[in-house]
Amino acid sequence: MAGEYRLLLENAQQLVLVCGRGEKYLLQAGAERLAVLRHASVVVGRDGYIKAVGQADAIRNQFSGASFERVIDCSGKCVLPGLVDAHTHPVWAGDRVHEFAMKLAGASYMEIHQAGGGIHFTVEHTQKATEEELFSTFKHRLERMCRAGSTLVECKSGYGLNLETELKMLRVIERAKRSMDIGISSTYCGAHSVPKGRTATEATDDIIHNHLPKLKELKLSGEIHVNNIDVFCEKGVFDLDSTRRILQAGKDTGLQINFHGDELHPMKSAELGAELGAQAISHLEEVSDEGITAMARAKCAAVLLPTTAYMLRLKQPQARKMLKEGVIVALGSDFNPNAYCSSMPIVMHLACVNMKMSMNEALAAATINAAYALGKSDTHGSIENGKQGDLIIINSSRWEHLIYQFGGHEALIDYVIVKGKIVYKNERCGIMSSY
Ligand SMILES: N=CN[C@@H](CCC(=O)O)C(=O)O
Ligand SMILES: [Zn+2]
Repeated sequence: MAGEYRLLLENAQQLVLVCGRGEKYLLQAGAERLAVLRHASVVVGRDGYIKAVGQADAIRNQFSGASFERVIDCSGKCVLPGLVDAHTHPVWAGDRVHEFAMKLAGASYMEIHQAGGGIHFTVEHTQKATEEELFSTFKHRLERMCRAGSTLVECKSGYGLNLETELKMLRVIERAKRSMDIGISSTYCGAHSVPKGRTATEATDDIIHNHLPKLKELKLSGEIHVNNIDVFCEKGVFDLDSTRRILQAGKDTGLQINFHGDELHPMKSAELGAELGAQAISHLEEVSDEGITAMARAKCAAVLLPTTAYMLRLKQPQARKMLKEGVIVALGSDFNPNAYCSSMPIVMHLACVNMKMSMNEALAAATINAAYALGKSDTHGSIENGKQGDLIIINSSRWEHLIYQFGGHEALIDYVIVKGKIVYKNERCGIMSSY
């Protein structure tokens, strides 16, 4: 085949497609049969989309007359889809290392929150920060995620709470969406906490009558385009009724529902999300049996966050039960000032060890299912013809090393590629990272 292409990754020892038949998500049985080709190649076109996937010999013949901007010999290495991080809070000022010490000494997450720390502490600092300061730290965090293999990341607002600061955060996210290679799905999370001096009902009314109409206006003018709406549905934060009102209003404005539920107390968030047609619900440490059944039936993804349960010493989400009952299980890093982890390989490792997921299930959860949780599995989350050319190359002949080598991703990941373009190259491979 003649023609000009952007990239050829040639002769990978393992080319981990994840799935190869246009699946939108993988349930337990599908994840266990993860699609992997041996001695295989992948071609990305100049538009950034995958043009061919197959055995190295067949691709070599098929593209014998073609030219490529870049060819990478992947002999002895593995190629995987770029990882998808389905839950992060990456825009903020003011870290909370002092609170980590308090938690280690026995204070609970909610004790710190109710004493005015936690999210409130970060809100105070984020309100004072300039847009430029927020963008600069956010950019570095995204680069760090990218170096750990993430090519599509969900990014929330939620440390503003007032309209002015929520919009400041969303503008910062929008700027990264437009100027950086990494993919971003943005989430309005103005209901992350009840602002000091207000009741939850007052905050709910403000969101519905002021924040959401403003987001709609900014979308129409092309200034900010938000994808998802989130609420922290939790005892002492937003109760089920306020959560329902906010999520329904968000859905009516065209946003996908993707919210925090059943984390510290059983709230019946899963049941509510299934009823409202939520695309995903995160946390779910305290989900009920009925909630699990309802999520499976509604095809509402469970975004499990192993770093949070680990950090806060919570009970682990019941990943095994969810998988058995037919829930679409996805993973997220939950990167935030409470759980400072930006590495999906570490998240997969924790999911395997603490939540008893298999490595195949963890990879499906961090690729195709995480993409589904963001409504993007048509274009992301697997290596298939027509999908975006988001790929990682690891310096190992078996892909499982990415999970097995706990915290070893910096040494393992050779390249991170978005739309066929190299966005990170390990110094070990010859030149400095392009970031
Ligand atoms: N639980 C609510 N939100 C975040 C934590 C945010 C924070 O503590 O700053 C979470 O998902 O873990
Ligand atoms: Zn969160």
